[in-house]
Amino acid sequence: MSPYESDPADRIVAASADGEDQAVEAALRPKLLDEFIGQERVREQLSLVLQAARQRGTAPDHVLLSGPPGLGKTTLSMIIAAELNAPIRITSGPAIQHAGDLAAILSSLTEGEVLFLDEIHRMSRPAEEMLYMAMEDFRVDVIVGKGPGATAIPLELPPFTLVGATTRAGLLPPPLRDRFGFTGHMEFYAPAELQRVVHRSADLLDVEIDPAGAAEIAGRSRGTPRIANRLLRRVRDFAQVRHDGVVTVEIAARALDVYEVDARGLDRLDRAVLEALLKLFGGGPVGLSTLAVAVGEESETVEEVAEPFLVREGLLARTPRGRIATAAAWRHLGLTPPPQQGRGAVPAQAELWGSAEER
Ligand SMILES: Nc1ncnc2c1ncn2[C@@H]1O[C@H](COP(=O)(O)OP(=O)(O)OP(=O)(O)O)[C@@H](O)[C@H]1O
Repeated sequence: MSPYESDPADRIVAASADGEDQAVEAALRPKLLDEFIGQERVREQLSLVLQAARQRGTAPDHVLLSGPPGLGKTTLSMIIAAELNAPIRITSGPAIQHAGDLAAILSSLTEGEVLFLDEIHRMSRPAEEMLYMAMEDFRVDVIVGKGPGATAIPLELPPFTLVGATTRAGLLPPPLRDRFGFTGHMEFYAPAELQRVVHRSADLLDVEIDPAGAAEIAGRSRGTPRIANRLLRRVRDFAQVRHDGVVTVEIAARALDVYEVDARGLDRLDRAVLEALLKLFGGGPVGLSTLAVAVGEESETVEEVAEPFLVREGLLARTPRGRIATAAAWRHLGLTPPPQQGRGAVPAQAELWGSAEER
């Protein structure tokens, strides 16, 4: 049976936000740059951009934030506005399907306002072209009428700062990318940084937690603050219902075992994929569609939901001949690799076996 009868986005380790996340995230967001944990390079670069703009008394250059979901792009955009003491307007690429939608937003901006455009790569082409001119000249042409009688009415805009966020920087057309004065690339967080995120959120949620408990949650959070905050909330439930509410390392580990998030942050789907690859196909190589059938999932779910993290963790590799498991994958599931495969019967795999190190 499929380990995921429901939407994979509902996984406890999903990096995108679910309804509950959205409700509590506002309370957990750092408000100023100094409170923002990790991302040292982006933080320092951004701090210079903002400080210089403040000194000059002008709106800073447009900012592009790129990186996987849940790493703090929305949070940073709000921090930019707070640091500039400016209001912020929040919208997203998919919400702007027509140039008119964008014109309406742009024409109502006030001087110095921050416009946060999430998923900017998903904006429609006509809106994108309107944005070019707005970003560069603070001007848009509003088209009135249709066909040969249509006229363009130029509209001056107040200086504003666009903060664009994207999980797919490579999909942005170069003319759009070039109009950003600063691009911040967000990286996955180190376990020690996530541990600080967990401590900070525990304080705000009034949860008593010890350092080892926070480290346990951090280690299972896949480098992502949103997941760390979500796991903390589930651990808090467990600590409260089954114990005295205090989160220790044992409580955190037991709670996350209940939610089937293992010591390395793999969930049921990730493990089902690895187990099939190891136990049914001897570690591969095996084609994606065969692997997907074996776990009772769509190929897309395996490829887009489970594989990116398994590849990032060095547990699985995609090769032209199919998916193969690394030595770390066998170790992670507590299995012994079949000797004939580890000794060079499959050259690509043999190389990987030599290089893959468990963290
Ligand atoms: N550096 C950080 N320090 C503390 N908390 C953080 C940090 N980064 C993110 N968070 C927390 O993680 C959660 C998710 O962050 P945010 O919504 O900003 O991510 P995102 O990158 O915009 O995600 P998406 O792309 O899905 O919109 C928020 O609750 C936020 O408070």
